[in-house]
Amino acid sequence: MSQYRERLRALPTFPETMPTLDPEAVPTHPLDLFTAWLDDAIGSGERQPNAFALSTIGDDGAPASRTLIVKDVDERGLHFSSNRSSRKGQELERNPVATALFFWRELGRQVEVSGFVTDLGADAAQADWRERPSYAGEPNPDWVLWALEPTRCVFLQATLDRKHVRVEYLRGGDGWEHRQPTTPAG
Ligand SMILES: Cc1cc2nc3c(=O)[nH]c(=O)nc-3n(C[C@H](O)[C@H](O)[C@H](O)COP(=O)(O)O)c2cc1C
Repeated sequence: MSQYRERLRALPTFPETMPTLDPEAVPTHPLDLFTAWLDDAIGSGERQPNAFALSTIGDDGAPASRTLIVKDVDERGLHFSSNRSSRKGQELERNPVATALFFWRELGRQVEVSGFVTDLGADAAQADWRERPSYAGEPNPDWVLWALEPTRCVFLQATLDRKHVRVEYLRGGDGWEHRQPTTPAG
C-alpha cells in the first residue's frame, strides 16, 4: 500500500480563521473583486501572491499549465510575460485563450480567470523585459507582454466545514452577470 495515503490526509489544511465571501455583496465587475483579493493576498504576507498557474491549449486539444507572475491588472485584464517561442507562446499564437488560476492559501481563496489573450505590443514587452533581473542592456525581440481579458471568473472562499462559497461571473452581451454555481464545490 502507498505510504502516502495516511500522510497526505494528515496534513494541515486551511487556516483557523479565514475571510468570508458574501455573494450578495460582490462588485459588478469581477476585476474589482480580483484586485480586492489581490490586495488582501499581498497584505497577508504570503510569499509570491503574484504567482498563478496559466493553462493554454495545444493543437491536440490537451491543456498545459505552468506557473507565471502577474505583472499588472487593468481594464485590459491580467498582464503576464514570456517568450513568444516558448510552448505557451506558440500555443497562444494558435489559440489565444487561457485560464489563470490563483491560490492564496493563507486566506483560503482561489480565483479562476478565463478569457481571450492579446499581445500588448513591442513597447510594453520591452518595458517589462528591462525590469527583469536578468536584463543585461539588450532588447529581447522574443519577449511578449500579454493581457488575459476575462470572459469568466470564479471566486472561491474556502470554509473549515468545506462548504466553500463560490461566485461565478460570466460576461454576456449586456456586460457581467454573476451567480453562485450549483455544481458541487468540494
Ligand atoms: C514562481 C514562478 C514564476 C514564474 N514566472 C514566470 C514568468 O513570469 N514568465 C515565464 O516565462 N516563466 C515563468 N516561470 C517559468 C514557467 O513556469 C515555465 O516553466 C516556463 O515559462 C516555460 O513554460 P512553457 O514551456 O509551458 O511555455 C515561473 C516559474 C515559477 C516557479
